[in-house]
Amino acid sequence: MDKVLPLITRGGDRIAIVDGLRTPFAKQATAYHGIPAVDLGKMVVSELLARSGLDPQVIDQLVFGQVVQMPEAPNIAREIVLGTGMHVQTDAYSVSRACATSFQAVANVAESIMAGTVRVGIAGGADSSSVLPIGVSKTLARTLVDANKARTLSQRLKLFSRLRPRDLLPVPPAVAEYSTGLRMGDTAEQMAKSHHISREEQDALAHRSHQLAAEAWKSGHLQQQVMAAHLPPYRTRLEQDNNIRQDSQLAHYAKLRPAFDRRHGSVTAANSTPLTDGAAAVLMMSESRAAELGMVPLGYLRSYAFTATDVWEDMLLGPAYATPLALDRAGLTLGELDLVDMHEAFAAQTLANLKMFASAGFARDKLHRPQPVGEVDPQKFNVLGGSIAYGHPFAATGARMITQTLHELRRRGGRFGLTTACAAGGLGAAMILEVAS
Ligand SMILES: CC(=O)SCCNC(=O)CCNC(=O)[C@H](O)C(C)(C)COP(=O)(O)OP(=O)(O)OC[C@H]1O[C@@H](n2cnc3c(N)ncnc32)[C@H](O)[C@@H]1OP(=O)(O)O
Repeated sequence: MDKVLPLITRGGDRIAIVDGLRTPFAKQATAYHGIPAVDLGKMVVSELLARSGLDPQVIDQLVFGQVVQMPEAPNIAREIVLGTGMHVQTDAYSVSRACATSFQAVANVAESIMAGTVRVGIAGGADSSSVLPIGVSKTLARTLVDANKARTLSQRLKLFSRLRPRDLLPVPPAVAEYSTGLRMGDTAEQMAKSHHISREEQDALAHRSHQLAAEAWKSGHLQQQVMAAHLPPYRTRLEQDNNIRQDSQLAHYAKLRPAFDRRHGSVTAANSTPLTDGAAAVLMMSESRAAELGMVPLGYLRSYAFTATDVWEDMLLGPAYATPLALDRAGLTLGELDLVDMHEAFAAQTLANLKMFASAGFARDKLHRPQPVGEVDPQKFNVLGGSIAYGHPFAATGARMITQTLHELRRRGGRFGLTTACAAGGLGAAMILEVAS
């Protein structure tokens, strides 16, 4: 077991998460069609700041991420500082850890607070699957560079004459692993097959996710943590996530054809997270700075862990690898947690991770530990649904989960919660949160 290292500043302060906010999440090419991620990020950070009532000058740093980056705004964090009411001197940099990007942003701000270089920071992420950097083929890109260097018109014409019609086709970014070429859905299929997860089990988890998320909205549990987004030309507002099915019916799931392995597969549009647009952010500070500013924290960051696994097999098992590390560092066991929130990239991936949490063989062979993490109590698991229902704007998901878990711990009177996600590249993230005591 790793030594328990409390996440505290040199002065002994805990790392407080004072507030969190997100935009409603919207399916690709729906409410936020045409709105770039940077604008979604500005929207959420402006509103978070306004709600905090803080003088923007007290924000020392903003760390933000965007997985599908726009070449014209490579440092989304700084664009957000410059495009909101923040002070021009606020430090800002961008991070990328695929689907765990805002977990990383939170870890970075926490580390700066612990080092004493920052007292108040904002961490978060935004992604748009509707405004994408559509590229050109490698041949066309090379020709354009060469044409730029050519000295005469005839040299240019000669270069362009070599192009074939297919070289002119636009190339959208792929939701696939760079090093293997496998789509995320291909990995979910592989995990469904090797972990013996049936189509029925996947559909049941997805249906549960939609039911619980719909119920969470109906019961008013999310309103406080989700702002209403004003949509250009600013006559309409989006107030709730638009992917959640209010009328989810299990019988409909069985009718869908597999989306990735079309002949033998079980991963469908309904049991996968959809491509989504949205942004989320959290406001963080040291415990004593929060007291100084008269802020009451939602909770504290107790521990975190990042780790990684293979990209060819079981690439989305990050939670099964990262969670035991985060638990050790928190000095806790699974049984002591009041809530477990796991990113649902796909139902197959989520169920495979839950199986591995409980597997003695996985603990022995892969984690080299005598005991498995344990069986997750369904009463504590993704109690408000997960990414299959809410959607997954890659860089925003971590901040959504952290904020949601802290609010839910407080509502239920719980103390400790786990948030955990898999990410491309075989990465895994886990964070243990603690509600004020
Ligand atoms: C670490 C990580 O997070 S990795 C994950 C990263 N993210 C991804 O890889 C994204 C994965 N998802 C995808 O690529 C896409 O959502 C896909 C390919 C699975 C599906 O895309 P699309 O086919 O465009 O989905 P679409 O929303 O149109 O749904 C297809 C059909 O399923 C139906 N459907 C979707 N969800 C449900 C549901 N819950 N219940 C019933 N029907 C449903 C839709 O109504 C639609 O029906 P229609 O064709 O009759 O209109």
